[in-house]
Amino acid sequence: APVAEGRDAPDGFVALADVAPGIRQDVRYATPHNFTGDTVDGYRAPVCLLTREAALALRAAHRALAERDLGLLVYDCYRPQRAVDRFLRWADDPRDGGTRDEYHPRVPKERLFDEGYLAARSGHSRGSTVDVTLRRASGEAVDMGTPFDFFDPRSAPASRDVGKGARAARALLAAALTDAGFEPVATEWWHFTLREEPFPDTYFDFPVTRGAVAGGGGGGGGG
Ligand SMILES: C[C@@H](N)C(=O)N[C@H](C)C(=O)O
Ligand SMILES: [Zn+2]
Repeated sequence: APVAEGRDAPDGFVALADVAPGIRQDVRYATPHNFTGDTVDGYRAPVCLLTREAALALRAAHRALAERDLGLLVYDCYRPQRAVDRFLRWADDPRDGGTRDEYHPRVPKERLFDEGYLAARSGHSRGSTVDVTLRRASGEAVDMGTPFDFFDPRSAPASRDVGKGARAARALLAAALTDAGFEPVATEWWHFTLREEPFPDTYFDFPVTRGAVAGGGGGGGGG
């Protein structure tokens, strides 16, 4: 599958904040608050970029959840291939880096790719995959039993090893996203890919910046 180089997003990508300003954004890989312990290559701004189709589908899910006084909070959207390559180097580096307790206490980092928690060719690089959770009207994230990017069997959407409330919240998130056209994965409750994605075979590598998309939008908080 080709990796498309370039400085800017191709036509067809949008800033989620321009399409759905009510969806909150906490783009962790643009900060040190993620499993690598460092800001990740290619994330130059904490903004969510997606294909227009994925952004519109996400907006539909967010609007449907509003009937329950809930909304969405995204943790990751389009991910440049260079960020994925950074994850690969991180997993290959025997040094611990101090994030194991918080993110993968039971699964050693060298197993994270083989066990499906990380992907060498990620749907995120195709621009129609999101890491997302539920949030209350106050903005507070809903308890899903495990945190975002907790690489562990308990993060499987179907895990029986989390409380009843978290299981219900995972089911609600999955139903909202599935109804809007996304597909879940078996390993991570937060990860969804648009079923009819516009770039199914292309892995992009333009950096995440505020100016990457036409119109240049993409403000962080998305209030
Ligand atoms: C790293 C995690 N947030 C994620 O997205 N994992 C999947 C498997 C991926 O890397 O595509
Ligand atoms: Zn993901």
